[in-house]
Amino acid sequence: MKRVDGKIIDGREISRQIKEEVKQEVERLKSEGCTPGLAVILVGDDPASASYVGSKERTVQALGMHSEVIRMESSTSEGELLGEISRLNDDPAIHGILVQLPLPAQIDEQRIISAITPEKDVDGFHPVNAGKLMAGLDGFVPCTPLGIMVLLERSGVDLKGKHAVVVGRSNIVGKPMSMLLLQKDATVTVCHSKTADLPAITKQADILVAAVGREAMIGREHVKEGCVVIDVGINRGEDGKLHGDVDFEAVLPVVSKITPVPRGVGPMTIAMLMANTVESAKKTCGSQNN
Ligand SMILES: Nc1nc(=O)c2c([nH]1)NC[C@@H]1CN(c3ccc(C(=O)N[C@@H](CCC(=O)O)C(=O)O)cc3)C=[N+]21
Repeated sequence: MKRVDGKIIDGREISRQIKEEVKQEVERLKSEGCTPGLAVILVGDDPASASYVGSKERTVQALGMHSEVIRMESSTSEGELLGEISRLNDDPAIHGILVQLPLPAQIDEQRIISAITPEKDVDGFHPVNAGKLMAGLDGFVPCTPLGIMVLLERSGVDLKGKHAVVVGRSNIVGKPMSMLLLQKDATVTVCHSKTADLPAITKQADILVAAVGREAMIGREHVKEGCVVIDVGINRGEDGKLHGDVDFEAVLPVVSKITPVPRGVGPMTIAMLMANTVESAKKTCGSQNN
């Protein structure tokens, strides 16, 4: 049991550390008259989205930051949402703006993301921030891949010269993840739904990041002995429980480290959102009188 325990990367514990560090920063900033503020916009009443937004709101408050949650009806027009974003872009008390995804079908996600000022885009989804990441310039990095980098670092995983395989090519996880791994001198392969012979490639991985969105997609046949497995999946099973993209029990005996679901990557996403919001506040508070 002990040996198995040592393999599990405790995302909840590492997220607690990050949040504690962020809290100290918030206290310091507040003593200088600057309260970091995060605005979260939720359109519609999807229960999973509502629950994530609730947990973001509680975390913001627990860290002593200013929280604004805007709940809009599922029939909200693109224009109405753009109006709300424009107001928040101009609000000096708000340093981060997050529009909870996915959005209802009548709203163009890319247009909404592009309307958020890049300086307040703490999700790191704006094309300017995506471009900065690719160019190696300072900007906001998407919270999930950023949280994974912190998990790897704090678990003592060295990436230099290692083969990292990312399964999934989304703008939110797969693509930014591959850039961050590349920055740390890993050799990076990105796989996706059209990849031929997935197991042949994932079996070469020293570090395997699974971000496909399909329960237990990654099994014993996909991993080599000693691999570090990062499970980004958040699939709600028929049992009502959260399941990862990895068949945890099947790969556990062969991996050297693995993140569980829940209590792996998920809590880190929220912690990094807080960290990004405080970074944003640090940059702008001095130049504004709020
Ligand atoms: N603009 C935007 N930014 C996001 O960052 C964003 C989003 N939209 N849409 C939805 C996804 C999903 N997401 C999660 C955050 C935390 C957990 C998390 O804390 N999960 C817990 C369990 C939570 C539970 O039990 O439901 C865990 O894995 O231990 C999960 C998922 C952020 N997202």
